[in-house]
Amino acid sequence: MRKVVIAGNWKMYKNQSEAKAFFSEFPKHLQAIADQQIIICVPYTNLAIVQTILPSVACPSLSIGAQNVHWADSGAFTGEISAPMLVELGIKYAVIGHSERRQFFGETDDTVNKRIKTAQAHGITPILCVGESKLQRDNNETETWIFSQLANALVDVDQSNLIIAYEPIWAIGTGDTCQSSEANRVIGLIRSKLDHQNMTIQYGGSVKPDNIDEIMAQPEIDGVLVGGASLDPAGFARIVNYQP
Ligand SMILES: O=C[C@H](O)COP(=O)(O)O
Repeated sequence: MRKVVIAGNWKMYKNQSEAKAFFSEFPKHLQAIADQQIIICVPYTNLAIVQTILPSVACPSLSIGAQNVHWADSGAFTGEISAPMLVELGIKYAVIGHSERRQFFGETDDTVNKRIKTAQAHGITPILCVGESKLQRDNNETETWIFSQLANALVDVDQSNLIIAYEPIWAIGTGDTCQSSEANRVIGLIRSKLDHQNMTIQYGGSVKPDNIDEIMAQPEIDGVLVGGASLDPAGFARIVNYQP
């Protein structure tokens, strides 16, 4: 049985007061949650405060996640955050290998692999992001590229404690959603490369309240990783409340 996971990634948006306002508003828009897990990956400065208010947020299936985790437990790594620091706060999920980390901060398949293994060793479930650029898609390199990202990222990784997000880079923040049937096809191909067939595989890239129902109706898609549309409490609640 594959678990449905609806995740938000706030990226570098919302200070503490904005985060508190979001979590005060968000539950008001939720309908009865079936069995979907909800995760919101907030900026580091919000992790502690949001964990503190979480028990008062009327949404038991909601967890808070981080947007990265370093492979060392501590050390001279300016600007990074360690797994033990996240564990101390009770964080159970972390995005790893987002295309913005790969594009702007030199993240490689090797560092992604190291971060995944360390997160897992500390009981944190990684949300591994993979996806092709527009140029790679136009050159018919989508499958080759994603298979290569997967093969490198998954070396010695426990596939029973992992979520994968397929995020075509050209669809991120552009409003140019990948056709849901195409996302379904690529996610099916990703699944064919996995040892663990019940892994949750999400789609990410311009997911909105008005396209979530069609996306979640696809048989291979087990959830979504939402950027911009996760910043609005009513809009993100509509995504959580998808109607397949
Ligand atoms: O992590 C989320 C993805 O980058 C998608 O972002 P977006 O929903 O703003 O396109």
